[in-house]
Amino acid sequence: MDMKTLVAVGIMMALASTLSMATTLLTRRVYPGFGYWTFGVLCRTLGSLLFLFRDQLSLWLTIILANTLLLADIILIGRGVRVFRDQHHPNHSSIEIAALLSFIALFIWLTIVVPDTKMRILLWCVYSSAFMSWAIFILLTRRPAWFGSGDQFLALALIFLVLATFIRIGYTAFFEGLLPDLMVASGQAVFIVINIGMTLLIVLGQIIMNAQRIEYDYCLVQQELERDIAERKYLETQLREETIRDPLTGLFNRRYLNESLQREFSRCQRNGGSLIIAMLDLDHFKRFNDSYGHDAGDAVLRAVGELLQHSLRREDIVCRYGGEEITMILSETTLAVAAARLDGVRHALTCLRVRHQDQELPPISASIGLAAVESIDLTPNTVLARADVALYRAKQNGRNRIEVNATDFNITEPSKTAFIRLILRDCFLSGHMLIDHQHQQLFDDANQLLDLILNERPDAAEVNLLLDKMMRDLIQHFRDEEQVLIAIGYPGLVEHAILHYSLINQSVVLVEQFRAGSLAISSLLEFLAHDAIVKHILNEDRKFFGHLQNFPTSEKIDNFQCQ
Ligand SMILES: Nc1nc2c(ncn2[C@@H]2O[C@H](COP(=O)(O)OP(=O)(O)OP(=O)(O)O)[C@@H](O)[C@H]2O)c(=O)[nH]1
Repeated sequence: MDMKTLVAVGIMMALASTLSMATTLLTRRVYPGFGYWTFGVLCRTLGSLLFLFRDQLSLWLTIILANTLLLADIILIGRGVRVFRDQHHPNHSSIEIAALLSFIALFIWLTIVVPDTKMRILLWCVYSSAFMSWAIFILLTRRPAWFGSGDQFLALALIFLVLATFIRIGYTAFFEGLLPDLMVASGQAVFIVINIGMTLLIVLGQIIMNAQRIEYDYCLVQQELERDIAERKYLETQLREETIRDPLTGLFNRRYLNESLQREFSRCQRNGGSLIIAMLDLDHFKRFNDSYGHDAGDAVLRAVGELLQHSLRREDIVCRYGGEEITMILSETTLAVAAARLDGVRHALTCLRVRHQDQELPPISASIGLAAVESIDLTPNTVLARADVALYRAKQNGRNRIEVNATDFNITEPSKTAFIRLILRDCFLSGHMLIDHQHQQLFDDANQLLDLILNERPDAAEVNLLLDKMMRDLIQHFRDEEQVLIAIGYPGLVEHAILHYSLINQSVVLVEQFRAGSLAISSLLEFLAHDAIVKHILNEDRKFFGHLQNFPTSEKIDNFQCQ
């Protein structure tokens, strides 16, 4: 390919590059500096075009102006990089103008006064490589946050071009003279091809740089938006919390109570579930306030709020109804179980020691009234009123106690039996006479203890007697059950016996704690009835029920009926 054809190909490529840059400039979002790059590639196209008319037009146009335009392209690439990176200073423009003017002057000298092609090539190489090196330096050393493959791509293209220019300097200065004229032209043609190819890569790098910066800014905006949304959500939650929380105790406020009560009441009526309302009022709180001051009273209210939040289940709703009165909504439980649990809370309140201004305040107590939503309740307020009646009765009967609304209490009697029947449904029966009989015995014990707790004034001696009986029955049952398991060769016997041992140990410790006054009876009952009996049968005993099926019935009865 001769020189003219090469230049023509170069012009086509430069033209395509100019068009893609100009389209990007006009139709896309571009950053400062992109305009210089577009103008630069236009200079390159015009310069190359002038080369093409070397034989038709004057030397001023085809050599001096053409080379000035090509150098202007290199200078504009550098300026674009600096502006794009916000690294351009006014004195840089002076350097550029001085360089361009000196280049023009020297080129005129080497074209018109002392024509010297070799010197012109060398001059162009020196000026262009200097400006390209400057651009590479900026590209690789001042890395902004959006630095990416586009920057590296442009830097690599320029590095390649600088290296090619250095080789061209060596070639033009030292080897060209040794070669015949035809080969000299071919050698220079190789450098022109490299220049043409690099133009495309440079333009590609510039477009990628711009696109990556857009993407980076888009991510920033998106992050900003996400932060805004998260902040707004947080503020909304805060605002919501403020509107539903009591600032002193951190408990829910009366407004939330009204909302929740209505919601839970409707849910309960729709699904037929259970719903218990409890009203708690601190005893003689006025006297407390009068003796120790309002601030001390506040400290007590805060401590009570904290204790309640930690003592009840997550799904229970605890609200400050007003003053020192607290209302609780307990769902999915029976009146009997709720009463036992709240009795534990009442006991815990009597053990609560509050410090205020380095002084321990005297013990506090609370009265609690309880009512369950029943079919007679047409609105949430009726059940609330019945809980209030129960609370009033607790106050009347001497305070520091729990009262269950009388109507509800009668209604809940069958539910206590249901609790027992539920555990002993057919699918939970082992089929072994002795084991089933003893399980029934343990449930009866637990039930009797529950009845005693719910009694208005449980007799301590009676509770202790029942506890002794319950412990005896539990130990005897575990012993007998282990004998049965030995007889049937149950493979999990050892693990099962270890569980028995651990349950007995824990029960003994808890009974002792209860007798020493450091554990509420409700907590003890919860362990004995739930952990040691119900949970143990459902989770552990049922594992050997299948083995009992293969054991002859006569043997089952004969072996153990006399024990
Ligand atoms: N410190 C403090 N006291 C409060 C607050 N709200 C109400 N109280 C006080 O709580 C006391 C309630 O007193 P009463 O309703 O007469 O009842 P009591 O003294 O607790 O007596 P009984 O309820 O009959 O056992 C009043 O002295 C109120 O001033 C509060 O936010 N902080």
